[in-house]
Amino acid sequence: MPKLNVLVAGSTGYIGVQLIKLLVKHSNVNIKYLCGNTSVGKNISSYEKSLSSKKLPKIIRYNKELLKNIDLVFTALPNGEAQDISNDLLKHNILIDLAADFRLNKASNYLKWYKQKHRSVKNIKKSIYSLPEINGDKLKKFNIIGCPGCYPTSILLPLIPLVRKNLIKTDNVIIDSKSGYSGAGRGVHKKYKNKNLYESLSAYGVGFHRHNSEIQQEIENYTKKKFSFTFTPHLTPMFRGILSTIYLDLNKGVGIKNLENTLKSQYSKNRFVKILKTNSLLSTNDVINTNNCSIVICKTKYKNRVIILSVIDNLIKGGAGQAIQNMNIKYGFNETKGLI
Ligand SMILES: NC(=O)C1=CN([C@@H]2O[C@H](COP(=O)(O)OP(=O)(O)OC[C@H]3O[C@@H](n4cnc5c(N)ncnc54)[C@H](OP(=O)(O)O)[C@@H]3O)[C@@H](O)[C@H]2O)C=CC1
Ligand SMILES: CC(=O)N[C@@H](CCC(=O)OP(=O)(O)O)C(=O)O
Repeated sequence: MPKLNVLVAGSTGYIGVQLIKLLVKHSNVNIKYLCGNTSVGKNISSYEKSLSSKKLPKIIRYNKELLKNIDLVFTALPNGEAQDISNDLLKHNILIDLAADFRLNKASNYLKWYKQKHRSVKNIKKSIYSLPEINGDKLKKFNIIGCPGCYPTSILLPLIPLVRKNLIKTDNVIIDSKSGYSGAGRGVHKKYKNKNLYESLSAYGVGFHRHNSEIQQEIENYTKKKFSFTFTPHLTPMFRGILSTIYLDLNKGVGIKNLENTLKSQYSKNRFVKILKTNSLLSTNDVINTNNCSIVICKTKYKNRVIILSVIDNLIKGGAGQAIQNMNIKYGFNETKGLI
């Protein structure tokens, strides 16, 4: 089978580099072009030493002529940029976006939460938000694939099966998430230079983080009723990983076993989502450098209240790995290819 010719836009970012590190091991992929902005003319090995033994192209600036020679574009760019690229796509091109350009299905929501007018409204309808374990079976028909945000990945994987079965109360869910600082991209040191990044824990985006919009959209897609929740992200003094802690009240007559059985049966055929024994202890360290999401349901002193813990690596399951998982599904490769 001929290899897919791939262009990676945003190749020097934390996500771009992680993507390349995974793609070089994927036997169906030929990395044809690496694109960047301030890095044009450099070698990717100056951003990631471990890639110096690989034969990779020099970093160039994206232009639409490149699309003639490639099958697939990965965009790991600041929000907004993939919209312009989507307007250049040729019939044979597939776009997998790791930013938020094709996550929200209403342009008005994009404007509200991202404070920019969407520049490719016509392509929103032609795109799919793909969380592979939940709706990956639908993505084959689409040429533009929006990958979920890192926090929403850790939150939606445990919650969607439970709301779909009407097992939990959806009027006051509390979600508290902690992320490694790589979540903020290479500019993190400049952005937080007064925050003592390595020695402190900071809450941010309190009440209004932009991932609220994505979580709301996707949960309501499955409940068909209002989902009220409070989401607070935190920046932690570690490089990578996300731990989300979700506080839930159970619907009448529902026990912790119902929740556990529902999650186990939902993910029984999925290699990457692991439902651990009730009350197990969980750490981001358990999933770092993997495409896994590990989930635990914990009892509390109240019979009808549980706490769910969910961990992922933001750069892999929350980013590059999930994008490759979507590529594997789209092209009919084994879903785990290049990821285990
Ligand atoms: N970090 C994470 O955990 C996750 C990030 N994402 C999303 O992925 C995207 C990339 O994130 P991340 O890797 O962290 O970001 P970084 O800031 O680390 O990297 C940004 C990349 O975009 C390139 N770039 C910046 N501006 C432009 C421009 N105007 N035109 C072309 N290229 C440009 C940079 O190139 P150069 O170096 O050449 O200037 C660099 O390669 C973001 O949308 C982010 O929201 C998604 C999931 C998780
Ligand atoms: C720690 C940190 O700053 N995290 C980022 C979220 C990760 C990210 O950049 O974005 P997406 O998952 O939306 O693509 C933030 O809160 O803006």
